[in-house]
Amino acid sequence: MKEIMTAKNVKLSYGNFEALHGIDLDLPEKQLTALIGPSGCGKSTFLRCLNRMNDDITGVKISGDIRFNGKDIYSPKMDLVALRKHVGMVFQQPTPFPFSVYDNVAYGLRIAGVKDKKLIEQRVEESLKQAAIWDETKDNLKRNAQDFSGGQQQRICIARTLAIRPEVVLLDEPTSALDPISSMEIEKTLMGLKHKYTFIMVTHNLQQASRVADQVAFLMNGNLIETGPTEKMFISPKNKVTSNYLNGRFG
Ligand SMILES: Nc1ncnc2c1ncn2[C@@H]1O[C@H](COP(=O)(O)OP(=O)(O)OP(=O)(O)O)[C@@H](O)[C@H]1O
Repeated sequence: MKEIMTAKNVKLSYGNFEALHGIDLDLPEKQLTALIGPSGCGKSTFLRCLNRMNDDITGVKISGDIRFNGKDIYSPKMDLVALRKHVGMVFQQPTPFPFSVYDNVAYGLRIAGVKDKKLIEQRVEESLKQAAIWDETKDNLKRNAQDFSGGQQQRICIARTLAIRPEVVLLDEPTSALDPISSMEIEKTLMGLKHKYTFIMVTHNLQQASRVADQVAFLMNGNLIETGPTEKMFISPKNKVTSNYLNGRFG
């Protein structure tokens, strides 16, 4: 199994507060890794390190080594626009832009300078299909994306991320703002896409992690306590703390 991203001894401080104390984690290609752990343990902070989304926060200090396809993403030579093209992101709140579904999904391609209308059209259709939102939008491509339901908006956002064909997609609690049916739709979508993309997903929902993840990483107080294949983590974790957390003894 090939690792598409690797993190070694990743530390991050917000001012004087160290939020990550040295995380080592390998992220296998074309698998879904779930980051779980109690509130405030550093899941989102770590996720955002993977496409350098923390860089602009005042007073932030990051050290350690994070590689994407073997390349040090914190190297001064790293092109951030290119990195974020390969390592895309979907947020907790659906965030479609206030324009049409078509223009939302075409957005990244146009920014990247793609002018070929036919190619854009094809890619928009393909991405909406991949994100399992084509049937609900194909007759409404000109409709404002913000006029759809929350779950539909989130799938439009996933399509927008997929349109630029990232290799890795970071998902920060992508279903926590959605109702259970919409959440299941998103889960189904991710399951269907796992063989094509690498997903790294922060989730508070342990059942969701057990349903969709191939690998689970458990963090607590800024440390990675344990990582392993999902079934093993849920059935026979090595660490007592992991077992206590997964069995709801604290949270
Ligand atoms: N911009 C920031 N400035 C200062 N401290 C921050 C900032 N963002 C996060 N923190 C702190 O860093 C720690 C880790 O936060 P983070 O959001 O990564 O945790 P999390 O595990 O994702 O939490 P949750 O599950 O509640 O979203 C917390 O103590 C949080 O208060």
